[in-house]
Amino acid sequence: MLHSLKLANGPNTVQLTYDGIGLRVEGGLDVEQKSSRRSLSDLTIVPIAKVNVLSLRFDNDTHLLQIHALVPRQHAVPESPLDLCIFRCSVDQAKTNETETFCQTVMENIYEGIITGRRLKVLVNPFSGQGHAKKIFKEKVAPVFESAQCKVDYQETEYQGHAVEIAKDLDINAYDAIVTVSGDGIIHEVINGFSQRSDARTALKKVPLGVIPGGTGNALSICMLGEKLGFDPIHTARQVIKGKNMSFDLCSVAFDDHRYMSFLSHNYGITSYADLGTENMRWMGDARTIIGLLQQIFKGENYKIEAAVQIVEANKEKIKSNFPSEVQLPDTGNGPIQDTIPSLNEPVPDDWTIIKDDISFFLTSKTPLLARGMLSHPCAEPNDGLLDLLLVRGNHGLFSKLDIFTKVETGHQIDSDAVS
Ligand SMILES: Nc1ncnc2c1ncn2[C@@H]1O[C@H](COP(=O)(O)OP(=O)(O)OP(=O)(O)O)[C@@H](O)[C@H]1O
Repeated sequence: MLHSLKLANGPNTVQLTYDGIGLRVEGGLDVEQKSSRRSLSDLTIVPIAKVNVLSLRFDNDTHLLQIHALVPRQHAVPESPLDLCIFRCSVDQAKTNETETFCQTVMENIYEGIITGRRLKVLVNPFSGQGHAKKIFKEKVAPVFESAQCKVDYQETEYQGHAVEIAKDLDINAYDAIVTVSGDGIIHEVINGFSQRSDARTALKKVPLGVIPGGTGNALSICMLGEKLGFDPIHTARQVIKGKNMSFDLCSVAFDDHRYMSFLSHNYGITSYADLGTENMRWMGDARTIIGLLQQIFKGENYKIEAAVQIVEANKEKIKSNFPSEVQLPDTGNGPIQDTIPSLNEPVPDDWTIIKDDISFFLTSKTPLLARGMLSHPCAEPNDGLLDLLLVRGNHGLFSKLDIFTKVETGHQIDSDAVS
């Protein structure tokens, strides 16, 4: 497909070409750049990838054509920051029909299989991370949503548990996605609010979750987009607009008479005490995780555990070689969530393994990265019906633990003898 449009913008000629892969903007358009230091002269010929074109609009009253797009600050650099640019051009009366058709054709193509103008419920936690979530949304994300003609229903969380209540009562037909501008805590609350509904499964399937990083760790965001882009508000905003839905498993965590749903990791041993022991260091950002881990490793403590585990595969070579899941989770319809494993007061099934030991790490995860630089579960898959368990028993010394710690950045701790 090749569509082109030639216009005169005052004394300047403007040429727009769309080929199904991207839009080429050429000539003397007026350009407005939001929060960018780029010089305007860079923008006389701009190739824009399809995924970065947000909208083309033609106003019949003002005869103004506008193109809203994200333009990489450095072309051909894969993870380059994106700048929001608005290109404007006046259109002669004689060219209005052609311009309208061009806009419509390009819009249909760039949003093929994707909802245009998504209705977004946006939840911002003003206290996330270092307290920048409101600013991130207002300055970086809101203009991108506006450029993509999304309808935003903005709400700030006012207290702990507020997002649970919001998700519990949300009109799931009124929104195309719920977007969190926060850390993983608000995502956790939204999932749990949905999970507590009588139509839990419908709500979880129907309303996708969009994630804008505003916290310290932003684990889900970096697992989806990588360690750099997962911290980039504009890239994640583009994901909310242009991304396709993917499913991920939830885990049911029960204790006493409580039950909640989790989507990341479950810790016991060094990693949990590292987290708890550095609560007062949140101002440090995600560096606190490293400090907490080193503190706990040097303490040299072991932790007692009794765990019953249904092991599907324990051979590390098989796990590494794209181990295919044969786990079939029962589809329990659209109503409330039901557990698929025995509850704590039922006997442990015969084919399960009991781990009764002193351990230093007992760490399960649905996602590969715990935090930036911590590829703890390199083979974890979001929707294979399995949890990956990293287990280090207590009979390994300080050097073994330090060895695991130094390899976790690349995921190579999986090959350490101490790691099961
Ligand atoms: N207005 C508020 N006042 C106090 N606490 C709040 C408010 N809104 C939300 N919270 C609580 O803040 C907790 C942490 O939020 P969030 O995950 O956004 O940030 P974070 O913990 O800094 O991020 P990360 O998980 O990346 O470390 C949430 O679990 C929520 O219960």
